[in-house]
Amino acid sequence: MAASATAVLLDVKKASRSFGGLKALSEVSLHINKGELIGLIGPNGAGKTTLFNLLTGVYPPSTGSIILGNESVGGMKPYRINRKGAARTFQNIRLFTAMTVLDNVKIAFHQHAKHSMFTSMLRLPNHFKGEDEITQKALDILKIFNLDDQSTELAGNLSYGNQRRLEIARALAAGPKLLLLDEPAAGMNPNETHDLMNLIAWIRKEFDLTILLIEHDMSLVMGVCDRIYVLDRGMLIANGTPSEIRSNPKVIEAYLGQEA
Ligand SMILES: Nc1ncnc2c1ncn2[C@@H]1O[C@H](COP(=O)(O)OP(=O)(O)OP(=O)(O)O)[C@@H](O)[C@H]1O
Repeated sequence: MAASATAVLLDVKKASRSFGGLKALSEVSLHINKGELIGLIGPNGAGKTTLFNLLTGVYPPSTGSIILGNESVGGMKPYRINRKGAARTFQNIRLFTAMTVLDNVKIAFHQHAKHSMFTSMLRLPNHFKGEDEITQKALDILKIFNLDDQSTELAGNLSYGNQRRLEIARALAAGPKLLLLDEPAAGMNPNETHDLMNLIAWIRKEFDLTILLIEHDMSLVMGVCDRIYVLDRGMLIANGTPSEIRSNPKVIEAYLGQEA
């Protein structure tokens, strides 16, 4: 097997995060290999979003390390981690609702564009060339998400399901190596959810992505993920293939505990 097939993209070592007296994450260690699609599940309050927040720089870890590629990114500012190749979507959609669908995606491209502030301010030819290129790239991404015919619509006017898709399109525009999706199917109906999962599996291949996915819908996670990590009360209680996780007594107990 080629070395790159098993190269580790994300390596989290004993990451902890406390909020006052509450230990939201306790010494969590996990790794994701390049190209994997990994699920992150756990009952409410387990620490899933907190882990995403550490991975994307919203909070620094209280202790422990986070290595992305070959670099330690724990505690870096979000925009720097984004530039290092990690992009995310949020549980609560965070689009610029008063801007067009196209501009929402173009903004993400601009953050990574090569043309300088100088050429933009002076409206030099390179600015327009860069702008045309970015518009075209943004439209190409919108097409993948079947949103190109709504490119001039305000983002806030899209249906809920389409707003979720636009969030993923925007994250992709940042050209990430690692895509972090926080409940991308929340609020979608079963058909939309099914379509979205197929799309996620497709973009993973098409864009050579590594994906970490938080999702509450078990059948959905089991259907698309290579491996799954399970958090409960801030601790990692299991890691394995979907079938291993499905029959893991600790996982069953954690979820039954939630329903009791
Ligand atoms: N900024 C914060 N300040 C204080 N407590 C926080 C903060 N962020 C998270 N927590 C707490 O940390 C714990 C883990 O929360 P987190 O949102 O990470 O869980 P989750 O697994 O994503 O839950 P859910 O599935 O309900 O979204 C919870 O007890 C939460 O109240």
